[in-house]
Amino acid sequence: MSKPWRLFEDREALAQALAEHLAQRLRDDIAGRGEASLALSGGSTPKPMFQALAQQSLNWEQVSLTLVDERWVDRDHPDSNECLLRENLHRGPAAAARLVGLKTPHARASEGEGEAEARIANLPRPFSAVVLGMGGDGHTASWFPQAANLPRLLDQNGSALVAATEPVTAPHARMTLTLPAVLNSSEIILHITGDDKKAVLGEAIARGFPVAAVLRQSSTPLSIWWAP
Ligand SMILES: O=C1O[C@H](COP(=O)(O)O)[C@@H](O)[C@H](O)[C@H]1O
Repeated sequence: MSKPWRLFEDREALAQALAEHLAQRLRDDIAGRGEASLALSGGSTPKPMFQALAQQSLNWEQVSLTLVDERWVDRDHPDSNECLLRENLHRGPAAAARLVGLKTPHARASEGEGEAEARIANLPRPFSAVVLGMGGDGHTASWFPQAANLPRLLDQNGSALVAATEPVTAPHARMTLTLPAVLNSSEIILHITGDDKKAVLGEAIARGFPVAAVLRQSSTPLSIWWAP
């Protein structure tokens, strides 16, 4: 159950190393199966990594990018994960990648589930990699503690790739990949920074935080990439 850690001196070094690692993963999949796909998290942590990944030289037109989760706001809203990805990764040569968001035109996230499911079902899978973040409350993706449908999101035998959810502890309704969708990847990277998150992760299994769902499983390789 113990997972390997990659420790870095600072966040810049972490961002650069992770971008190079992901780019190589994409190149390998492009060479091996002619296409590659990444599911990426939003929030505040990944911005420098997105900027470093955008600088990587690869055949971006053979790459599909999607989000692990999305806040139910307009695509140009400052809280939109897709907006973060478009502004920091999907630019320059990397703009040739196919960007598949989770936000649909529906007023409610629950109404957009069918369309978002079809979008993810059409992506090359298994994903080349899934990059997860983690909040200070132990959520990852949009699997929030106390969310009414958390058991459904974490049902390893469920058939849904995505689901809408209403966090109790954070703003905005969400659309999120489910646990089975996240596990359908060549690898999972948990990308976190700061001593506070390191401590939260250390307690995750004992305290039953949602992130424990990916720490407990052994079907998909997972590594933890951290800097102070
Ligand atoms: O709300 C979210 O939070 C997590 C963690 O974000 P961070 O700001 O603490 O880095 C993120 O992984 C997720 O994609 C996002 O929607």
